[in-house]
Amino acid sequence: MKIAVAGTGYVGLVTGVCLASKGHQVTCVDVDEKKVEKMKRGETPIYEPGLQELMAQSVKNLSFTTDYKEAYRDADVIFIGVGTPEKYDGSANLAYVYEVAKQIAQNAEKHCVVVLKSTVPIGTNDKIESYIHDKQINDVKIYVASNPEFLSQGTAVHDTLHASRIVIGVTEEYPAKVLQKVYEDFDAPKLVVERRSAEMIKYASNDFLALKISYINEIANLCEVVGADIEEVTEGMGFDGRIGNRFLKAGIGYGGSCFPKDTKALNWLANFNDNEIRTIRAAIEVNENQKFKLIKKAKKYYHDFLFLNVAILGCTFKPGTDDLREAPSLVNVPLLLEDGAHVRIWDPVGTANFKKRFPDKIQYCDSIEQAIEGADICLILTEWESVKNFEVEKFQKLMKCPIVLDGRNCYSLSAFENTKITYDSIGRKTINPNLYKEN
Ligand SMILES: NC(=O)C1=CN([C@@H]2O[C@H](COP(=O)(O)OP(=O)(O)OC[C@H]3O[C@@H](n4cnc5c(N)ncnc54)[C@H](O)[C@@H]3O)[C@@H](O)[C@H]2O)C=CC1
Ligand SMILES: O=C(O)[C@H]1O[C@H](OP(=O)(O)OP(=O)(O)OC[C@H]2O[C@@H](n3ccc(=O)[nH]c3=O)[C@H](O)[C@@H]2O)[C@H](O)[C@@H](O)[C@@H]1O
Repeated sequence: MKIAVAGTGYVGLVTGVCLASKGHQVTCVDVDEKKVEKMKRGETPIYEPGLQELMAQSVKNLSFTTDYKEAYRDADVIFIGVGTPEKYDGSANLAYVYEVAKQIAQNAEKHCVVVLKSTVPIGTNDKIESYIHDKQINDVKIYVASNPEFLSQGTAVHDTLHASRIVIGVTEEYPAKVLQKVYEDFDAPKLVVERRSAEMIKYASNDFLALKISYINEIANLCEVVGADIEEVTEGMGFDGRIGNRFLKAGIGYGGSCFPKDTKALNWLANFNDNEIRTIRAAIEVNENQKFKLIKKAKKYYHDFLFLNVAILGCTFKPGTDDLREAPSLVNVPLLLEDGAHVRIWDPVGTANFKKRFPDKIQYCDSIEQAIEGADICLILTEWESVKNFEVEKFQKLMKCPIVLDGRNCYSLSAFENTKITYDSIGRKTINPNLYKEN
């Protein structure tokens, strides 16, 4: 099938490449000329394991362009995968989606199915359909279907090729048939539902996961107060199949491009409809506080951060991605800098993006050893494998004052038991709590 994909971010590009790998003729469209030039050279503009290789393997079925007119003119299916970022009031900004809808309406010369993959508030597909029908120039039938995306960054290619489910939201039979055909070689359960249900499935899924994380973070905070161990608690909970053992990792809160914005968007939508979604509001509030957890912990050891050497391990919102969107590092590092700390950061792939936002004042390091050498305190913000596999004795050997605040519970407590390292993590007892406290 001839497919166009609008937007070559995590969702658009991965979708385009995976569809091409299954034999479809795919044109990926983006407004960003630099990105398009890069992709034409065979390079991916984002870091996503396996993407570069699959792109190379599927090159004969793939093209990249900024020329949307040509791409939308005779496509059978047009996927929309542009961003729907958060607006100041928490609602979703649909400007990019409408822009693509307008471009399609003005250029489609043949019957086609427009597929909304971007995460959009319930009812948006209906509005986009009316908008396209109002604005279209040629006498062709343009259908609109919802097909929300569930991939996670860092495993995007795998998640697309082996999706947990493919949700197809339609109001008519034809677009459902077309999408079944598009996905016929994808090994995943396919679910055809009402369009508004499809839109709600996306928000309800993301927000449930966010709620699960905030819930477990609150339990972890309480564990610290009452002397229980969150890792043992979640292990025990996870045996119950009704709870499940995934997404129960306590830490310094969820980040990323979606959980924060999708929780706020659903909360906004509820309020807009004179409704309340109190659980999600609580999840948002808990998460915002949780991001500052390590700074609060640091105050147990130092009165202030003036002239302190602070080592930061990990700045991306999770491992396996170079994405910084809503990462805890973005709120913690400015606070440390404001308080006069000398900040050193190590991250295997995220520092280039971090540098764009914070070009000076921070020392960027090539190794964990370099970041922690001479440090007065170390904050672990992302659980990269190389952090988890780091020999903990080196904290003692290299740091001026070996206080390790672990926001992602990378190590077992026993690893620190016979050391002179203060190890303070989330929802667990602190090892050597009193060795280095300021008077
Ligand atoms: N990032 C993720 O893991 C997931 C994202 N989503 C949703 O998918 C949507 C896209 O997210 P990302 O891929 O992260 O966004 P992104 O910000 O990485 O990429 C969006 C791309 O669209 C391009 N663009 C903007 N206007 C355009 C236009 N008129 N024509 C063509 N391209 C245009 C931008 O230049 C950019 O390259 C959002 O609604 C998001 O909520 C859903 C599931 C997973
Ligand atoms: O709509 C989206 O964009 C996507 O959002 C998330 O994917 P992603 O943001 O890539 O990353 P996750 O692995 O879900 O992690 C999100 C955040 O939650 C945190 N997290 C995750 C799991 C956990 O147990 N604890 C926890 O704190 C991570 O550290 C990270 O900051 C969902 O997992 C995807 O299904 C969804 O498609």
